Amino acid sequence: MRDHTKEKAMAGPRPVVMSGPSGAGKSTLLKKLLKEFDGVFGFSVSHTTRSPRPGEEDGKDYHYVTREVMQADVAKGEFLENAEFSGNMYGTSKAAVQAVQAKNLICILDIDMQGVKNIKRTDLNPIYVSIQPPSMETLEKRLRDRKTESEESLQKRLHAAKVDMEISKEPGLFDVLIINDDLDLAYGKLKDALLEEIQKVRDTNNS
Ligand SMILES: Nc1nc2c(ncn2[C@@H]2O[C@H](COP(=O)(O)OP(=O)(O)O)[C@@H](O)[C@H]2O)c(=O)[nH]1
Ligand SMILES: Nc1ncnc2c1ncn2[C@@H]1O[C@H](COP(=O)(O)OP(=O)(O)O)[C@@H](O)[C@H]1O
Repeated sequence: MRDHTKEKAMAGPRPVVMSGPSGAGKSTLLKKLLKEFDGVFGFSVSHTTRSPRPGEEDGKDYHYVTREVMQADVAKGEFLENAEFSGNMYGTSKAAVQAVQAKNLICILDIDMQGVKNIKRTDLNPIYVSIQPPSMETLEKRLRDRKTESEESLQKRLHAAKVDMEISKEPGLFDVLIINDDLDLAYGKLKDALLEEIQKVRDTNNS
């Protein structure tokens, strides 16, 4: 029998899933990575029903859609995975991942814990990275200082964070666990974890 998992994995670089509680620093870390390694990584732009925050761009940070549109597209089978988080729908479309992989880039997915569990059932075969805050107190402070959430949204995120931090301890769920205390140290650890894949892309794209 042919080994399709291997075939897929050999088709291009392995994607990277970044997960962890809201406020742990996923966006901050992945934006640094995309900036430093331009032409190596590409971001999988998710769909969401939440409103854009100031500074966020449609088609860059997310595709902002209504629940009706998103539900219809999910029903049509256009999504690799989707989840409900803090009262909104989020999902990775197949097209979002294909757009990055078509350029032979390492596709980065920023997804929640439900997304991680659902991606495990696909043949994407990514490297799973968990970004965790040093403590609940630090997480709450960072989320408050970010000033993007209402009190209600903040409380929902803190509740989801507690659940996320518990589930993250499950052995084998993640390949890499990074505690984002000092940003530069955390970023260094992330780069170390991805160095082999980065080198592969550079070798392939330069040859
Ligand atoms: N399952 C899934 N989760 C997603 C997706 N896009 C974003 N998320 C997650 O949804 C959560 C909320 O994201 P967001 O509203 O941007 O808030 P933030 O994490 O506080 O910056 C985070 O845990 C994201 O990782 C997606 O396509 N699928
Ligand atoms: N190591 C760090 N030290 C201090 N503040 C941080 C650190 N990492 C991220 N932050 C800040 O914490 C907030 C949450 O980070 P963000 O990247 O938005 O998290 P996430 O994408 O996981 O929700 C942001 O305001 C960000 O600037």
